[in-house]
Amino acid sequence: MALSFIKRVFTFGPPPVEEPAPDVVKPKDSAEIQQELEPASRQEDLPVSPVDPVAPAEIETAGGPAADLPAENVEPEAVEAPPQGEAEEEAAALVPAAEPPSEIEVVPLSLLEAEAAADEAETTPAEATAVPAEPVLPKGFATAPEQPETVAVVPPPALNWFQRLRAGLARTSSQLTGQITALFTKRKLDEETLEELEDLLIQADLGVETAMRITGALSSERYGNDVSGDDVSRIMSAEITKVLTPVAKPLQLDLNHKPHVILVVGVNGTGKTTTIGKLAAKLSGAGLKVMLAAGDTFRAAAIEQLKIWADRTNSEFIGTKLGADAAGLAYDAYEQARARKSDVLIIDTAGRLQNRTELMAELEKIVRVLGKLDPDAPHTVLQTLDATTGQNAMQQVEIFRNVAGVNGLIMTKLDGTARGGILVAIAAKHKLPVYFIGVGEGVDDLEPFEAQDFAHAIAGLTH
Ligand SMILES: Nc1nc2c(ncn2[C@@H]2O[C@H](COP(=O)(O)OP(=O)(O)OP(=O)(O)O)[C@@H](O)[C@H]2O)c(=O)[nH]1
Repeated sequence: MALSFIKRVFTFGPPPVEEPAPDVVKPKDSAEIQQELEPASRQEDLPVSPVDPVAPAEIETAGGPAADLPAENVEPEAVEAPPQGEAEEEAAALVPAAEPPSEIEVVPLSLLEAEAAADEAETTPAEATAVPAEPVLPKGFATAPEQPETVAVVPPPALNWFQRLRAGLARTSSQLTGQITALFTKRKLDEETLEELEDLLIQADLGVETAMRITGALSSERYGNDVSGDDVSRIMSAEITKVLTPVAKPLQLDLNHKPHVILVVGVNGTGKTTTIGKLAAKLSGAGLKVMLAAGDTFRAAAIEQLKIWADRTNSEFIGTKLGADAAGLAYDAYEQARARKSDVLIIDTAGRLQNRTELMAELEKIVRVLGKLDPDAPHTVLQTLDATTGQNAMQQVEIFRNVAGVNGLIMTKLDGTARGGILVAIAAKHKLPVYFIGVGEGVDDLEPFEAQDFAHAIAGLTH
């Protein structure tokens, strides 16, 4: 039974907002400020425990005369409730007003303390005055709380995957839609504008076949009439969707023949190892038993990188010594995966340029060796394509397909400055399934490929 495998990853809730440490005094709200400014006679029943995090900071941190005097000595002052508003505004409202207070006035606490100190100086001999009067701070200043307030840093909301796809394809779409708009301002659709549009579409790496589809559809719908840039974007998105829909397929896993072998190939740096980690996370997250094999025996870093991904995704790992034969590693990995009843074996390979014949020969050997163990293996040969490379990806597919029998694609780095148009040309020419797209370096940044989403993003249409 073939198991269609699509697992959409759900982003988790917004990042946790940093709570201020328990002993940090949180910003005051108007009720608390109101309490602080209540006439002294009611000060006694205020929570003044030094450990009470909600105790008004001013009482805990003033350390001025008002704090040291027994409540009855502090002249009660009728004060107006501070104006409503943010904590900052409340704090700002406590700054001493320049003009004499009206009948009811918000009197700055530091002024209260100063007045209390002045009263005390009159009634108490100088030598007994233990605490120096706190200076009255000028406008624009306020007494800093003992504990610096921690301001919760709320990171910007993470972009969802489609927003990252749109951002990644923004260069392609904005260039294309900008040129199209410029081309179609106040012009009727004629042969000349159709040819110019075709050139623009080919320059966007969409390929001749798709460019002609789009101009053909536009011509049959709007020839001889005014055409807007939006008309063209709409028709372009519809035609690109028609090209991509047949290749937007789920990765089929045939779990009757365990292990299902996925060989991952591609040019250096296209995201093979990272994508293997993302796939392993989805598969093991779905309860399947996964083994990762470090077929990139050229680079110690690559072996280590895959080991880390195996650990992170609860997958089993098999590697070999640096420089060992990659085909031999693949053979051992298959034997191990079968013995350990792994559901899926994913084999990483060294990055290689399609023009390196000796490296391409190594890839052929890996495929041959696996075929000796299971005539259908490798069941899936995935090629990673870096969306930032543009036209060269077409040549990569042609060569890797001939050498390793590529039967599925994953386009990575679509969150970067992608030139995603080439995927449309590859789909039109090779009709190879595109299983996933990479939209970031994180373990969850792998999304099932959706034809219309991709077409909308390229055409600059909202989701
Ligand atoms: N922004 C972004 N970066 C990615 C994506 N996929 C992979 N990368 C990054 O691309 C770089 C290369 O990724 P690897 O997984 O090492 O590529 P590789 O094909 O295994 O490279 P070699 O081992 O040199 O062949 C790393 O920094 C990855 O984090 C993606 O979808 N988006």
